[in-house]
Amino acid sequence: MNSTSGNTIDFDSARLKIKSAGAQASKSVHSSASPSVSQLQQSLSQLLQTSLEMDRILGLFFATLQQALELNSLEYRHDAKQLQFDFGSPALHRCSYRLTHLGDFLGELRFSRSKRFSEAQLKGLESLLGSLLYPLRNALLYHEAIACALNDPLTGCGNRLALDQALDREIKHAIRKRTDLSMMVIDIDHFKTINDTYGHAFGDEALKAMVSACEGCLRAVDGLFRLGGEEFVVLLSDTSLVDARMVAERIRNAIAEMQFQLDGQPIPLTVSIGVARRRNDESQQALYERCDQQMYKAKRGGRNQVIAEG
Ligand SMILES: Nc1nc2c(ncn2[C@@H]2O[C@H](COP(=O)(O)OP(=O)(O)OP(=O)(O)O)[C@@H](O)[C@H]2O)c(=O)[nH]1
Repeated sequence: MNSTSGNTIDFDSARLKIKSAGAQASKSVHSSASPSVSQLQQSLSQLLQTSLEMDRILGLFFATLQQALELNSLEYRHDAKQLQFDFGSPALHRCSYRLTHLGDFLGELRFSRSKRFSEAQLKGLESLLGSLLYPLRNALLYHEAIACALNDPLTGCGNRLALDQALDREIKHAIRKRTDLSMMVIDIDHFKTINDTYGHAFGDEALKAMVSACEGCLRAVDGLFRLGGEEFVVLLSDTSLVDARMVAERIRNAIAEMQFQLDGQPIPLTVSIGVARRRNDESQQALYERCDQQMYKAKRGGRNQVIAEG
């Protein structure tokens, strides 16, 4: 066996084959002390029913396979869904499987170990992959449903529900760790005029461009949420008012400088931003309202500006 091998498993056409391979490989795939493939299949069928979370399902699958195959690592990739989970540390000998079911791509799994995989071990592994099929497919569907429920379909950023959840989590974190939590409310200036002048579709493009300009100014841990229309919220954990104001200025500037064009014509796009740092015992709603008030002050002050309040 080479140090790397790749396979495609179409679960639908392979199901019968896998069943019979499972029967043949039902003896131990490792040593007489290890559980047999059918014992592992049995425990997997119970274990993998206990969660719909991708990382939990794959973690349980990896831990179970480790009992029999001395695996060093498992990597899962689904590039189109931007999913990636890694368990253990990669070793020299690898094998990988592209999993499909009824034409749907379910992701790619890469296993590694420091010893070569024997043919019997690969057969056993392939049998056990059959136990992953439905749990993995269900976890992917669950992941998609959650993503739809929490994301704004136009811009891809979190929606109001996602903001509520993140804010709840961040406030608890700030209280526990005694750290600052700052918030920004961002509103595009004269967006109605942009829509009325250039059309709704162009307005949509402006929203998407504005989101990517914002994302370019934020850390991966910062949350950007669309509350509806042209209003957005940014949550900055562990961030003082001074630092939050600096980030807000960076965003304001990035959007004002953005080369946004229609038919080669530059279209000016600016935002007004309100910033606030959470006060002791301040509720989610009170923090948001105070931040929103700062944003309205920025509008009244002439737009394309940042107003911050501690
Ligand atoms: N293209 C597009 N427009 C939207 C969307 N959601 C809301 N809008 C429009 O956003 C505009 C918001 O306008 P207003 O609330 O009057 O605010 P504004 O024109 O930005 O004025 P100021 O906020 O005072 O600077 C309205 O014309 C809405 O129709 C959307 O998803 N796409």
